[in-house]
Amino acid sequence: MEHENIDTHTMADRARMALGKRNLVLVGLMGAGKSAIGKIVAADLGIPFVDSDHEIERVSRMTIPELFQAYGEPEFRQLEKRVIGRLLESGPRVLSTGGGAFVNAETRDAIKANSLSLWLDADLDTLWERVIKRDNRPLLKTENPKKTLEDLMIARYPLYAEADLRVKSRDVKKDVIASEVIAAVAGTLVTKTDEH
Ligand SMILES: Nc1ncnc2c1ncn2[C@@H]1O[C@H](COP(=O)(O)OP(=O)(O)OP(=O)(O)O)[C@@H](O)[C@H]1O
Ligand SMILES: O=C(O)C1=C[C@@H](O)[C@@H](O)[C@H](O)C1
Ligand SMILES: [Mg+2]
Repeated sequence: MEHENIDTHTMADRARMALGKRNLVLVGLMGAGKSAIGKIVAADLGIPFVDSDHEIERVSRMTIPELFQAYGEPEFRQLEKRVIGRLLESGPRVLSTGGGAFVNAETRDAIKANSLSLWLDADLDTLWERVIKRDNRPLLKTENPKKTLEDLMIARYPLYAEADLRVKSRDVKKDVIASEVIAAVAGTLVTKTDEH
């Protein structure tokens, strides 16, 4: 791949070793880049990529806005919990979650039990610039969506902070963020010398 060099190969090897059979689970707010970055990270690591929002849409044969409209958020969270529970059964993979998944206590516990979780954190203006480009996020269909996004940020950040790792998602090339994610995962590798 064009963006790979010797360094990222070495880092990717270490990251794969650090993961073992575990999944790398990306969490964070809408627009943080979980789907976009997760896909690049999986390709760089040579492991499968899966996105829980896409998987929910595939199994239900409905879009996320349709699911929210027809069944409401609580039902959506139950479906999300079941889908993520199933996706966590095998690994290693990169799993990009929907923005609210890690906020649900049961889903969060399932992720914590057997995965490496990483919070893609971004500031409000970055998130806002990204989410206004598409009309596919039902929770932002309010009178003041930027304020809603800010409220979600305040409410959710303490929970996202429970993730094992954190990488700042900002306005630089996606490959740069993907490399930082891989470096963060590689950094968790415990070597024999470290154990002494
Ligand atoms: N580093 C970046 N630079 C520029 N654009 C980016 C970057 N990261 C993500 N984006 C873009 O921001 C938009 C939102 O990203 P993405 O869909 O991956 O977010 P998400 O975290 O998966 O959100 P959701 O929780 O709604 O699924 C996409 O158009 C994506 O291409
Ligand atoms: O932040 C959220 O709660 C959501 C984020 C999206 O990924 C979707 O899962 C859905 O729009 C809900
Ligand atoms: Mg996504």
